Amino acid sequence: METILNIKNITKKYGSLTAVKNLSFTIEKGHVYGILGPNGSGKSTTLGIVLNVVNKTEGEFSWFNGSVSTHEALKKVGAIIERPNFYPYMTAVQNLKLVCKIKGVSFNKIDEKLEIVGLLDRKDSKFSAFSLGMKQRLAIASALLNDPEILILDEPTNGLDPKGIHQIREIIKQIAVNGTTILLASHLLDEVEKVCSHVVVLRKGVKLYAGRVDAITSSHGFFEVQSNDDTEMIKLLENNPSFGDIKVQNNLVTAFLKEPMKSEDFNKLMFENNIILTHLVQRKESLEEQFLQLTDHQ
Ligand SMILES: Nc1ncnc2c1ncn2[C@@H]1O[C@H](COP(=O)(O)OP(=O)(O)OP(=O)(O)O)[C@@H](O)[C@H]1O
Repeated sequence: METILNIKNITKKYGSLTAVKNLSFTIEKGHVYGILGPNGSGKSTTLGIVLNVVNKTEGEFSWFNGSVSTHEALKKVGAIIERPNFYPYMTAVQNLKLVCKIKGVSFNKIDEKLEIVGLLDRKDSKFSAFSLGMKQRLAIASALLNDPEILILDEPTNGLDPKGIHQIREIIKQIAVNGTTILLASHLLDEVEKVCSHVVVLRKGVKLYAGRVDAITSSHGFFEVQSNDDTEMIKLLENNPSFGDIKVQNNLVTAFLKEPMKSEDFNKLMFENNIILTHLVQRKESLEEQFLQLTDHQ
């Protein structure tokens, strides 16, 4: 597996505020990564640090296994971390020609990239005539001009209408299918679930989870139970390797599963141990519930 970016124990302090705390994660080639967290959780700061526009306070990061300097590495990175900003009185193609000159890229890349973002037929329209979604798509075309190894996007669908959001997400997925690694920051769980294969969940600058998105969605769920002898039941559950956390709230016991189990097998297990259930509900948490639990209760 080829490593694109390695972040190790990064901390960023703004005065007394710690925006990012001891953050580590690795980005491997070919995946779509989401940094997910509520507003102010340190997503933009993290992106700013690896793009050399924000100075880290502590820690290390290296691009492409440290084989090149950060300055050289960033030539292989396409990034949109601000609202798209082009010359309003110039057309899409004129704006991209300017970017080509700055990046030292041939003009013949322009049509190819406009095609990817669905703006080829609008290449001669002025930027000022574009909707916000089209402006964002032009920004993506611009970031792709130098065929980057990785595309970095900060809240790529912010402020867009549902159609615009859908278009951007489809474009991101298509870019990923064609082999470009993606790192995007989002406060929208739904966005990360739809677009990303991997996620780093942040809260107040602290990493709560890093891993595959489907590893969270494939959680085995939990049982909500009551019985004629809850004390004995809890003891039994705590000593059974199929269960993780056991929580008791309002006389309701919640037993989280570490592996799949059917409710009838659960019932049988209890009965064989002389526990009679008075209430049994099996539930599977949605990713949203798990995300809220992660971000609210830690
Ligand atoms: N230049 C700055 N000076 C002081 N504090 C800052 C600065 N930039 C960010 N912060 C603070 O650092 C914390 C993390 O901000 P950051 O913008 O990285 O979060 P975020 O997850 O990207 O949120 P948002 O989506 O709202 O931008 C916040 O508390 C923010 O107020």
